[in-house]
Amino acid sequence: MDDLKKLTSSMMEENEMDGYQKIDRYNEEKIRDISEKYYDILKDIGEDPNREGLLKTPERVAKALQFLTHGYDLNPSEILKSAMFTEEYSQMVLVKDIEVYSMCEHHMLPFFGKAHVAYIPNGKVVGLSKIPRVVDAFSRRLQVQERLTNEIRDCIQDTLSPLGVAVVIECKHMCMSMRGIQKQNSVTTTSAFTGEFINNEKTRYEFMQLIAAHLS
Ligand SMILES: Nc1nc2c(ncn2[C@@H]2O[C@H](COP(=O)(O)OP(=O)(O)OP(=O)(O)O)[C@@H](O)[C@H]2O)c(=O)[nH]1
Ligand SMILES: [Zn+2]
Repeated sequence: MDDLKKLTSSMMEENEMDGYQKIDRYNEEKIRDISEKYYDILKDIGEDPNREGLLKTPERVAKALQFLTHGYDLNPSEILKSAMFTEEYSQMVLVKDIEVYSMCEHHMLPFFGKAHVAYIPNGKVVGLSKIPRVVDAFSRRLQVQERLTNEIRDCIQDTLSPLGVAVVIECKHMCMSMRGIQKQNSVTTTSAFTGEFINNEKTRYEFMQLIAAHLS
């Protein structure tokens, strides 16, 4: 356990997540706490946590877990507000094929795939990069795909007040492929709409056509 503490403190000097902003939640105490638990988990699964290859594993896992859940420390609405501009563009804005990496809250195993997010401005547009940032802020938490889809929709609708929002997410769930039912190729699709995308069938159809099209 002493070895573990030494290794943890060297990592702590960074006090920063891989390429990510410094966040108070990632303090020395928490990384040490998570590391100590993983040290015990290694023993529980029949491993020797003191063998060379595993010496740094508890800290690596703690660090990885923190990265994979850093969305709790982000405020998605503030992310959108940081780049909202008045603009008279009134057609659909679609950002598609946004990579999603999340973890299911039931097994804490990854689910991953793509999100397609569209909105129809109502006098204001948002900086394009902020849409994938919102997707990340909600997906880097323990999630179910349905809630993730709704949260992205609600955040954009409530913050930007557009004429409509559409979100479609397609993901593979590792808890359904590497364990459990073990279906390797099943993909789950979820969708959430507001405003024009609910009331206007043509608009919804246009969105569906655009996400299906391979334009690039
Ligand atoms: N609705 C929904 N279910 C999910 C999601 N991710 C995982 N699940 C499901 O959560 C369910 C948990 O069911 P349980 O019966 O409590 O857990 P389990 O015994 O591990 O279930 P199996 O995976 O069928 O072996 C499973 O059916 C998973 O497929 C998600 O994003 N949305
Ligand atoms: Zn799961």
